[in-house]
Amino acid sequence: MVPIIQVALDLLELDRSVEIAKEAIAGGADWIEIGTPLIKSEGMNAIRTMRKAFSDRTILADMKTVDTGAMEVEMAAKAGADVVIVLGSAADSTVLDALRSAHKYGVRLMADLISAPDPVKRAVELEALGVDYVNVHVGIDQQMIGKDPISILMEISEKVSVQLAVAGGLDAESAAQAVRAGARIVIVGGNITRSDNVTEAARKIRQSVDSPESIDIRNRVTVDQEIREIFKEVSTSNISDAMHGKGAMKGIHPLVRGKMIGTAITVQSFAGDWAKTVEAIDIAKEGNVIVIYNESKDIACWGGLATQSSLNKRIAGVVIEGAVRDIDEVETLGLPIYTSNTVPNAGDPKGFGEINAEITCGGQAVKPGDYIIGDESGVVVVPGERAYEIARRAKEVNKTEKRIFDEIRRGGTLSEILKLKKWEKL
Ligand SMILES: O=C(CO)[C@H](O)[C@H](O)COP(=O)(O)O
Repeated sequence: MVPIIQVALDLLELDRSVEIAKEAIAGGADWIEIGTPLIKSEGMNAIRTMRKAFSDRTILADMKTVDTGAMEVEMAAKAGADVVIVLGSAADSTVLDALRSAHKYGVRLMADLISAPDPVKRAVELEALGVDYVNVHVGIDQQMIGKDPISILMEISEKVSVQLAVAGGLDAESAAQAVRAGARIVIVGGNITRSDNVTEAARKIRQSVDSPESIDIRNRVTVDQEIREIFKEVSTSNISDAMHGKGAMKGIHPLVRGKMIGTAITVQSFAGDWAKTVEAIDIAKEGNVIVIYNESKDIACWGGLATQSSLNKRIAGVVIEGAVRDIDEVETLGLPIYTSNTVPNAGDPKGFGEINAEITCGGQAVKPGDYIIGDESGVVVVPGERAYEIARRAKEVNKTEKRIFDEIRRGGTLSEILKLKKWEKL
């Protein structure tokens, strides 16, 4: 059986969703899912509009119903949905009444296992209750902390014969894995809808689900490698957005330009005392960023000799709240340096201060091991314990922006596209 590609429209704007659905269909998407955010933003009108725009397509309403199953199925069915999604973790009585309503109004019911405490057990129960499809789904927030649906799908497909859908950050590679693991319906949201070329993105998924054996599955890299790879692709602005505006250093600007990504070695030092700043180079390892707080912005604690030493140790860059000198030299050496000031004069190596204590630099708390990213806009600090999540969220911000850029290029303005007036706080 040819696998079905279901494009999930998780946007807030209906007109953009219609356009994206058209582009996805042109690339080979089969079914159209009206995502929960779109339903919450536009109500049943979203379903009616999609029904009119795509009369020959299967339309799914991701109601994520958790109670009053019959009523919500009836609403979606009357608005034009062919399949209605209920939460798999809803009570059996909700699922059963949703099913009665689905039979009455001639629609199919998909149960979504998102956040189910024991998805394998629940899949078996949902099959026995009589749902038409079970969706093995890892939600967007769970994806951001590293969960993915493929391993759960493998387990479930051995235990049930109900038709399985799968969702959760799927791309061409994981879509192929999903088909190999027994999925009949492959649900893709962000990797199609937020692409700057929706049709091409859908085409890639089409190719991979149609010939899953031909897709190479890459070996997993370490979490640190994955974080660094993502930070390479995104900007400090994307990262700051992913942190809801937090994380940006104040008063720290690029001196020697170049993208910088690394984990922090911290230095607390006193006016012009450059002993600890230079000793930190010996402690640092390849891929570290040395982050220095120096008490004075008028006496340099860093210069050309320290920069050459850092290059020998393959350090990723330096951030200094304080001052740097030997600017002609450090510019030629090319190690990325971000700082608050430049001066010609240096202090002396007295040895006060501390290496690898928690410091404040550019107004941000920095601990050893935090990720430090610098680019033309400045420097952001990402706490080590949230780095994977922030990286993944920054990638989503980046994807969304690329798509919006593309829409602006076609004409229109940012406020028109995002309907800013509609979303102003009342
Ligand atoms: O229902 C959803 C979130 O709750 C999404 O529609 C589903 O996860 C597919 O989107 P993505 O591919 O971006 O994960």
